Amino acid sequence: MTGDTAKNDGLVLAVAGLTLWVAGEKRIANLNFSVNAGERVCLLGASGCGKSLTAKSIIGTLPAGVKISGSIRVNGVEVCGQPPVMRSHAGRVATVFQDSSTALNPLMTLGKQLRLALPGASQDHLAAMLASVGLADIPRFAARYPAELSGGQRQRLCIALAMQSSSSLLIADEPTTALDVLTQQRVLDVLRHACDDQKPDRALLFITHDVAVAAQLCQHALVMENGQLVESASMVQLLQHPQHPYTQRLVHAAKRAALPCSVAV
Ligand SMILES: Nc1ncnc2c1ncn2[C@@H]1O[C@H](COP(=O)(O)OP(=O)(O)OP(=O)(O)O)[C@@H](O)[C@H]1O
Repeated sequence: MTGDTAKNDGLVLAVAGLTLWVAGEKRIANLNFSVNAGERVCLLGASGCGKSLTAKSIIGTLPAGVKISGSIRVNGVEVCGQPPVMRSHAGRVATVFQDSSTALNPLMTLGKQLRLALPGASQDHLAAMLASVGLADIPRFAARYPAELSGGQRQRLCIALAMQSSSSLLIADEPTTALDVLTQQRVLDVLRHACDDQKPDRALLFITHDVAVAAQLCQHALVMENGQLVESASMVQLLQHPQHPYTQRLVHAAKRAALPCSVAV
């Protein structure tokens, strides 16, 4: 099998039998799931259930000492246990993380960082790229440092940069968690636009503990509990007929939290 030309039948991501041990303890047990081209899928679960370890396995950024087994195919290319630099182009993944401040160099102006990230890009290209995430007025932004942007503006800039990757898989790990609800909404709109309009065959794996946020963006849901996949369903099915007891609790709690009819006094 020659990597880039491997047959993938429209599957952008196929995870099979993924198992991880951290410091000798099994943290992820036999995960199996796949994501099709153009699909937006969320990976849901409580804190500590193994969402980020799963994401890092796919991206190739697991910490040293983690033992991994199973198969991870990105665009048909086997990448299990491989850091990004060892992967062929097709096996690489575009990423957006929760903490946008650490994704950017705090000591360099944004203009300089954009020129470094996209050498040779014209002013028009940069302007269009920033406009696509609602950041107009390039001269004003270019002169600023990351700390001089709001969290939402920084996150939208990170998404714009991730969108410059030609990768057909985008993993967004809790990208809206630190944001207020209106800014969350804007970031979700930008992610939807990045997948549906900018590159319709791009697949999204959206990692979150928040069912309500996931329901606004994703068509399919994977639910994890204690390192295991306990449910895989369309988002509609999950919200209307959750099957696993953990999913039922999760959906019930999200429904109760959404604008209660009575207010606690
Ligand atoms: N580098 C590490 N060393 C030791 N244990 C780790 C390490 N990384 C993760 N773990 C453990 O593995 C389990 C899964 O962690 P993971 O970060 O994947 O959870 P998560 O579902 O992403 O949680 P959160 O939503 O809080 O980010 C947790 O029990 C965590 O403590």
